[in-house]
Amino acid sequence: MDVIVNAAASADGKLSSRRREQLAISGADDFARVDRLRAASDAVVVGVGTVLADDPHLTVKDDDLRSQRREDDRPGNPARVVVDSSGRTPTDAAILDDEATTYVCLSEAAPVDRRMALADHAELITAGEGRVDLLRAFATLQEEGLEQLMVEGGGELIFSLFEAGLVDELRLFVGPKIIGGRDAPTLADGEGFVSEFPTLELAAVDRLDDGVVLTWRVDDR
Ligand SMILES: NC(=O)C1=CN([C@@H]2O[C@H](COP(=O)(O)OP(=O)(O)OC[C@H]3O[C@@H](n4cnc5c(N)ncnc54)[C@H](O)[C@@H]3O)[C@@H](O)[C@H]2O)C=CC1
Ligand SMILES: Nc1nc(O)c(N)c(N[C@@H]2O[C@H](COP(=O)(O)O)[C@@H](O)[C@H]2O)n1
Repeated sequence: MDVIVNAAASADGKLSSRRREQLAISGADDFARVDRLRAASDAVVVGVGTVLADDPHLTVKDDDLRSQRREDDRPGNPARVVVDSSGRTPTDAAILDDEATTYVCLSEAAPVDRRMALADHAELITAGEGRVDLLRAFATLQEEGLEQLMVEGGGELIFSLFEAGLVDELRLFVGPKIIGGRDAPTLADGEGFVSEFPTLELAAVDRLDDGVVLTWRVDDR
């Protein structure tokens, strides 16, 4: 399995403002790059915080890219995955529409009524007691044939994936905005590391729109 984290951050490292609304940090060329990365992936993964904040669709937007996938005997859109311990994904969320298969990864703490509501719209995976056990959940996704995973965020999930040693590559668009705010989400939130910080090897620097795309490989992967 290969896990690529992709995100867009302001020059000061924020994924959004303190209001947690979806912001256009990158421009048209970066959205096209993200679309190509989605098209090259078996699944696109987000945390439920991103679903609640952005109501993302996570589909491939370019018709030609979807057609090319079908010619390659793949579904037009990659699968979508929500990491959602207690089943908070709303049943009318865009991510649960019919455009692609959606997996919701729950913990054992997810209430039965939420499980029943989500089971009508998604494939359910249960891993972990109070919180989703990412190692187990990702192993199940791999058993489902999903090998190339793209993670779009947000900061809580990205931190946990680095903590679990599950990230192979980070692609970060850094854009020309200062968002600021101690409560605004950053690329990696969670508790933070105090030692044994994951280290990265710079693989590429590409100028795009009014920013740069930094590609880092994660050491020891
Ligand atoms: N600029 C960008 O590229 C992107 C920005 N965003 C922004 O990020 C913000 C949402 O990020 P967050 O609030 O950090 O939420 P998140 O999307 O990282 O979801 C975190 C939630 O996932 C659940 N979860 C279950 N098991 C977990 C585990 N093992 N580790 C971590 N989380 C687990 C928990 O309920 C947790 O609160 C929004 O403001 C959104 O707009 C989101 C994606 C991309
Ligand atoms: N690449 C990128 N640049 C930005 O400026 C962004 N705000 C994001 N956000 C991500 O895109 C998702 C929305 O996807 P759909 O258009 O609904 O398919 C959003 O939830 C973030 O994951 N990405």
